[in-house]
Amino acid sequence: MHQLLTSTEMAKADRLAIASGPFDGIALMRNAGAAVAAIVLERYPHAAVVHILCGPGNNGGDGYVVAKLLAAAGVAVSLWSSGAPRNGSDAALAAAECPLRPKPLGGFEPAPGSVAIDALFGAGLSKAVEGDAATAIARCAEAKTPVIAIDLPSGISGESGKALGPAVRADITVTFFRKKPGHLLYPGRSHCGETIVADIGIPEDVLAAIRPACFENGPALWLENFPQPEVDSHKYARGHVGVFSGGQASTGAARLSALAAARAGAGAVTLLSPGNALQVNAAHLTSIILRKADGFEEAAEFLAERKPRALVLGPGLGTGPQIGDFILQVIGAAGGGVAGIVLDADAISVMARRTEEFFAATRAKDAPAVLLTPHEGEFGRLFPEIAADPDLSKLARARAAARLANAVLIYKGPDTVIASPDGRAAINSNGTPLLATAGSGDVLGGIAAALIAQAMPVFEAASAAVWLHAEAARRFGPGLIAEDLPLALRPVLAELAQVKGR
Ligand SMILES: NC(=O)C1=CN([C@@H]2O[C@H](COP(=O)(O)OP(=O)(O)OC[C@H]3O[C@@H](n4cnc5c(N)ncnc54)[C@H](OP(=O)(O)O)[C@@H]3O)[C@@H](O)[C@H]2O)[C@@H](O)CC1
Ligand SMILES: Nc1ncnc2c1ncn2[C@@H]1O[C@H](COP(=O)(O)OP(=O)(O)O)[C@@H](O)[C@H]1O
Ligand SMILES: [K+]
Repeated sequence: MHQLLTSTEMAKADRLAIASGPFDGIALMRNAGAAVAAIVLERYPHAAVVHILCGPGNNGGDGYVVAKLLAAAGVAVSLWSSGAPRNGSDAALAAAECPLRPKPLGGFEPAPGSVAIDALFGAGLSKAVEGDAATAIARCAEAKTPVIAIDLPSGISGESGKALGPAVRADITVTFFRKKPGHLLYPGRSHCGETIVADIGIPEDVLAAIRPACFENGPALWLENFPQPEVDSHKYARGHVGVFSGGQASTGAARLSALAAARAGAGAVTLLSPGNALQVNAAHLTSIILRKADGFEEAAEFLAERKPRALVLGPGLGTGPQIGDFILQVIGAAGGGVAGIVLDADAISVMARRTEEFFAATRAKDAPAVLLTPHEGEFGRLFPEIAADPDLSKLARARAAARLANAVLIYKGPDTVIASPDGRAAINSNGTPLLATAGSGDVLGGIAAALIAQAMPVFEAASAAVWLHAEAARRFGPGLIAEDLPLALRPVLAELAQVKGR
């Protein structure tokens, strides 16, 4: 159920289902309407009146089916339409099968105690909602009428989650077969309320032909690749991570990454510290290995001797010009042995001033895989043109940036998007604002590095890290600070190990 479908992919799913039978278009629509009607009866059994607002397309068609079924169940139904469905459409068939006559939408006023079904626009939304439909949306909001949206809250793009003008705020959204990106991307997500995916008889095997490339992030996406220590493991076999510390006044961020990497299962973690910060790092570390690395030569010695599988560069690293040279040199030297480099925070800001050299390094034939973890501000610095394009959704921005940089991207925020240069993307949905606390991003980078070091492919490692990080925060609850996160991973990891062991 974790695949997310674009409107084109959903239309293909409908077509393939119709071709393989037994349901034709109107039968799928009857199934869709029946699923919505069942949810209305279950959730709002005492509604005084159920208003059903139908648009001109097939979303409206679903509404006519709901009207017929609820009326037959004895519910007081009030049917409203913004325009007759196109002749010959499934919606026209559904309207013809409905015994109720719709009233013009302009007269709609929700009565107290009523519930509204939003069947105005779904996958076919093509412009901002105006006129009677916009007024109806505003009246529901003013009267605080509970709304069940069919497929999507009208006004929200299923593709981007953007509001194209006024948009319904639903309590429940019932969509069909699979969710769409707009159910997970903000602001769409906050307009959906609870999203329920209903089965309308589309067979699962249509997905093999559609090959979706976008997913809701969760264990179904990466559990298969999730590491499990082997019986004969030793600490270096479990994956060695190297984390570069900043100077003596900014060492905490790298230590957070290092500790998170250790908790996330890296068998060994080395903190590489400038000489002037060795004392302060030593005072705070126990199980983490500490090693002096002043400049590139000492870093290169570490790479050659200790053969780490993953590196973290950026948290607290500083933004001076020599830092940029250092990062480029490490990327240049890491190919071959290092499976992946996580570039976060200062590393992203520094590389934003040298994008040409940076992208040349990440695109080089023998470059290690790179994972970039920008928040909104860092994304804007490194990818200013992509960030400034008003037509792109967060999903499209993440994909474009991943392609441009030839890197996996964790584009952070309440709706974090993970994107791979091969076009795959995942949208995270278990985030919590508890994560908006200083240093939580440093922890995320460490978790991702640990999973890469344990041989997870970078896209899967990045996705798993984002999910684990958020899950740990949710379970820990209020009062969370970044220091708590590494230990808070424990119950989540234990549960995953159990599921995987089954
Ligand atoms: N068998 C099936 O096909 C099944 C379909 N299903 C259902 O169908 C839904 C998709 O149906 P759909 O493609 O007809 O699109 P829909 O969202 O109803 O709108 C299109 C119409 O609205 C118009 N329009 C758009 N925006 C507008 C605006 N702002 N203001 C004014 N007008 C606007 C647009 O006009 P146009 O863009 O052509 O000018 C067009 O006339 C899907 O969400 C699901 O609920 C399920 O039952 C499963 C089986
Ligand atoms: N409102 C929010 N809802 C969910 N996650 C959030 C929210 N705000 C921030 N986060 C998450 O918290 C982390 C913050 O990372 P970052 O901004 O790099 O912080 P820092 O630099 O302090 O470590 C990211 O994983 C981000 O996705
Ligand atoms: K709708």
